[in-house]
Amino acid sequence: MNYFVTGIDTDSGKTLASAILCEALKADYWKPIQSGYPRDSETIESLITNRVTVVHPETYLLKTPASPHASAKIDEVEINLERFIIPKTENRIVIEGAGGCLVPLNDNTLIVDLMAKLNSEIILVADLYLGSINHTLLTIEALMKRKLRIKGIIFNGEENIESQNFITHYSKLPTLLHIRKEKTITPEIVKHYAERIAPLFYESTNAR
Ligand SMILES: Nc1ncnc2c1ncn2[C@@H]1O[C@H](COP(=O)(O)OP(=O)(O)OP(=O)(O)O)[C@@H](O)[C@H]1O
Ligand SMILES: C[C@H](N)[C@H](N)CCCCCC(=O)O
Ligand SMILES: [Mg+2]
Repeated sequence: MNYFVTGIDTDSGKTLASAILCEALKADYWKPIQSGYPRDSETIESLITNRVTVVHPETYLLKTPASPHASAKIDEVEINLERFIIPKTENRIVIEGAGGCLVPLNDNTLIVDLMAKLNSEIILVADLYLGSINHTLLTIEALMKRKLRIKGIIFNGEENIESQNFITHYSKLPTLLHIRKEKTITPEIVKHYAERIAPLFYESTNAR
């Protein structure tokens, strides 16, 4: 089973959560569309310490830090859903989206269409700012409307019990992890959270 990491917005902590998942599962990593630098793939390489994870090349590496559809226009390329082929590997892959799930890739295609094509289980990263209940529930509705399988939520940031409780109660989705606001993000921090989340995947690890 591959996992597609999406977020309730850009900068929600998808790359950090992906690093934790790669470390926990010793899974490969793939960022199909990167718009702007630094590349999330490089961040992942700097945060993981296991020797198994392979970081696969981006399908589209766009120069401008903007919505992929706009960034592609600047580079004079058109993003084509047909071109996204899951990298060949025996390992599981953690796939990271770009921005939130309704971010456009071209005039007619959204990130969520890529999720559907890649047939992976979705992991939703929800940071806990004021306004995030609404953004999280809207994201879950958009995923459910398309009948995508959601494994659960990774909360990120300062604890907000009322928000977390309402989101999990209303969506009936499990919490996979809560990443606290950290002073710095280091490989040790990633390892710490990887140890916490790994047991939730033991069953699927053994099934592999
Ligand atoms: N819990 C946290 N504690 C401290 N810093 C954090 C935390 N979560 C994320 N950050 C920082 O916030 C920034 C945005 O996080 P991240 O790059 O993971 O977001 P993203 O969802 O992957 O964004 P994008 O849409 O660009 O891929 C990064 O600099 C990251 O190190
Ligand atoms: C450049 C940024 N860090 C992300 N990779 C792309 C974010 C796209 C957001 C588009 C939007 O929702 O308005
Ligand atoms: Mg990222």
